Amino acid sequence: MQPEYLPFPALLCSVLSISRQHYEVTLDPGRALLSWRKLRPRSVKGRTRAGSVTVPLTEIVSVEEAEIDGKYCNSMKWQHMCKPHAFTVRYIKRMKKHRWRCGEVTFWCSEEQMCCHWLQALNDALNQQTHRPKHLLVYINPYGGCKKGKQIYEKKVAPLFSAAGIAADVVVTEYANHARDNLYDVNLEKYDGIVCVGGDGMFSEVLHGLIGRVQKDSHIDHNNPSACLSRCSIRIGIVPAGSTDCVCYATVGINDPVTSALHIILGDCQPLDVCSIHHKKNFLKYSVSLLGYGFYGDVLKGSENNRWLGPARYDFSGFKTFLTHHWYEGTVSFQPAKWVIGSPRDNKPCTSGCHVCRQSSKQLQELQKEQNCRFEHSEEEWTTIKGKFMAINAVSLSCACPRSPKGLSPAAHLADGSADLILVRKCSRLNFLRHLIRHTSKKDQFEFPFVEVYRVKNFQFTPKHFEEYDTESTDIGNVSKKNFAQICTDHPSCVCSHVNSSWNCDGETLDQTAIEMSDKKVKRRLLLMT
Ligand SMILES: CCCCCCCCCCCCC/C=C/[C@@H](O)[C@H](CO)NC(=O)CCCCCCCCCCCCCCC
Ligand SMILES: Nc1ncnc2c1ncn2[C@@H]1O[C@H](COP(=O)(O)OP(=O)(O)OP(=O)(O)O)[C@@H](O)[C@H]1O
Ligand SMILES: [Ca+2]
Repeated sequence: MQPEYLPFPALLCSVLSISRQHYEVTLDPGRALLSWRKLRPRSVKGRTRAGSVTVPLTEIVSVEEAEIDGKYCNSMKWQHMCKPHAFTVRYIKRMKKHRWRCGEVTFWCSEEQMCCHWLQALNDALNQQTHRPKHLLVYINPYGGCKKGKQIYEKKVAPLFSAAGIAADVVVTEYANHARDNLYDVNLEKYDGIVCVGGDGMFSEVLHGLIGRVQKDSHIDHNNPSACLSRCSIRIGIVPAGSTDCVCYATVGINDPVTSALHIILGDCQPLDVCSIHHKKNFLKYSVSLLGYGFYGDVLKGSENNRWLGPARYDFSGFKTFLTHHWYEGTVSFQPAKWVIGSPRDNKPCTSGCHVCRQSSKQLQELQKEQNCRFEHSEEEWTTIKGKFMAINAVSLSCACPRSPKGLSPAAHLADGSADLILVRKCSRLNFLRHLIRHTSKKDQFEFPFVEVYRVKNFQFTPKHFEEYDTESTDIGNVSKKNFAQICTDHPSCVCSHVNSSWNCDGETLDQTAIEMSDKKVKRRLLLMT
């Protein structure tokens, strides 16, 4: 007999039961969908088809044979059956505000052969999701945020990873920069991705470890500001357990551990801009979220010794910093990012699969190909602005976070190769407060005469007190000026602008104030931005 032609893979449709109700369950590989809908008993005609669920195959977390506990079988009417057959499907349930939950449903089959057929078909569909991680390296920071990193991982994330068949090697960090140092020695080929359970600082540590390791492996000196960093292929996932968690919040749309864990399981991926910061040819740090001088620098500095307050340390320090109301003099110069399509005030936030990012990074690559990486320091127009500033913030992404759901620059793009430079000039306390409060509302925080914002590819900053003398030369005059500056900050009664603030780089304080930032490269990460 001729084998019957079946469009491979065949569409599968059976009547299975979920908690004693009959459902028509359909697996449609062509449209990559699994759906099930309740079968009304004949008597009830024309009722709306309530209770029908459709799940894309890409959002199925796991499929496995349901273990049947003895008592359940005895209670069921399966007694006359030899052994009941059921399989459990876990899938993504989308809740409000980008929150995801893991839904679970168990289908009961009338005979074993059908159960095996379904398991086979669904597992085949899962095995086609090749971009899903199978082996992860997990760094847990027990110290950040509310110091709940370990519980968050063990209670909320590990069960999901094991359900999805992901093997995880877990490292609980014992000291600061443990994760970064560990990444220089670990064998990266073993892993499909690295997960950091912590806040932005933890992500920054893993980022530095990874980029540093990859540059070392490809013999690139990251001290050279115009060096083209080689691309990292491995992805980083974040399980939010910090105080601000702005990288996670700005990419996923919420800082919820289960949502992030589910994104990691599905292997979602989102490229990300990384900026490098140098001081006179010496590499200082990479930044992915906020590089802030003035207000945010002082907020961070004031918060470091109140870590025992947890996330509230920032509000406490923010309040004090706001009252002291310092402003800082200096010179900012930058090169606008010509290739980008959007602008910081176009009210087009970056969304998943953002075409602005794709288009801009394509144009950036063309530009780089033309001038093979020399373009970063071509002498074309630099804009220079001297002045007195409350805050100088360079953000590579929106910096959306629970404190400010839109972020510092709501339309900043995650992977467009540019950063948004926000200059807040000296203003009154009331005006500065109004500007701050706009961060928590839907209103435009740039709508002030003392606020300017530019989309740049790099920028430099030199504080005023550095301009008059070169820190290198040591003749006596400078020493006295430096001491004068020191005296100046010691006497709060003095009226001049306070000497210098410090740079807040992704939540870590930089020890240099004269810096040069350039938007370096696009990196890959595990998380999809929804
Ligand atoms: C009155 C309400 C004013 C609300 C103002 C809300 C502005 C919030 C802006 C959030 C910006 C977050 C940028 C994220 C940077 C991260 O890479 C970094 C590492 O995690 N986090 C911080 O540096 C931590 C930075 C945290 C900054 C918190 C600032 C809190 C300001 C509070 C000012 C209160 C003034 C009240 C006066 C009556
Ligand atoms: N075991 C540890 N002991 C002490 N410090 C650690 C340890 N592990 C990591 N750290 C350091 O703690 C710092 C803060 O961690 P993290 O950023 O995760 O929390 P957070 O600062 O509260 O969150 P956020 O950065 O989102 O505000 C990081 O810079 C990291 O280098
Ligand atoms: Ca950017």
